[in-house]
Amino acid sequence: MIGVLSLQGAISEHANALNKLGVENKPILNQADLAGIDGLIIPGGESTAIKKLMTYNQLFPKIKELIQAGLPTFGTCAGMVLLSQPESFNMLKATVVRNGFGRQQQSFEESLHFDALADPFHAIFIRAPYLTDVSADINVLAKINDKAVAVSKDHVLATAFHPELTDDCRLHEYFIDHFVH
Ligand SMILES: NC(=O)CC[C@H](N)C(=O)O
Repeated sequence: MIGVLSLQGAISEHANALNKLGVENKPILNQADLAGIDGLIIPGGESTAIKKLMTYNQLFPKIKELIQAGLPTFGTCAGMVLLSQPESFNMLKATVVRNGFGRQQQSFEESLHFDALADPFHAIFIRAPYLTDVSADINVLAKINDKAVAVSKDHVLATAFHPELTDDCRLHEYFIDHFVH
């Protein structure tokens, strides 16, 4: 059972991707929803808003504890921001540059190579962050120039782009197969 943090942002699109893969999922809106999940998706949206809502719903400390204790977690865009920020989940030792590629109008799409995928992944970037000064214990899975846009570390996977906005479920599948199971 995968929990999809459902406070703000691209929520239903992640649930759709999981449904397509036949992976059971449920929305996470409060602490009780966290019971029995084997993995968590933190969607893209606006990281400051998501963090405020997590705090308001008394989810923030509980989710932080679960992620730090090993809950497999996939963060996309704002989710990558929250996984990286020292003041948020502090799971990725790197400098996160929010809106690193510019504002909404500078949104772009790019085909990215992943060693784990046979064909490139068509990635949609919307006010996307990137990581730099990435610590040696982080696997950089995809880069644009010297900017890390997909990374993993232990049980955490993060992309600066929105894999849930295309029909391509391969990164969700990768998360389920390599991080959750
Ligand atoms: N599409 C997104 O998730 C954008 C993330 C946003 N720029 C933030 O920092 O929260």
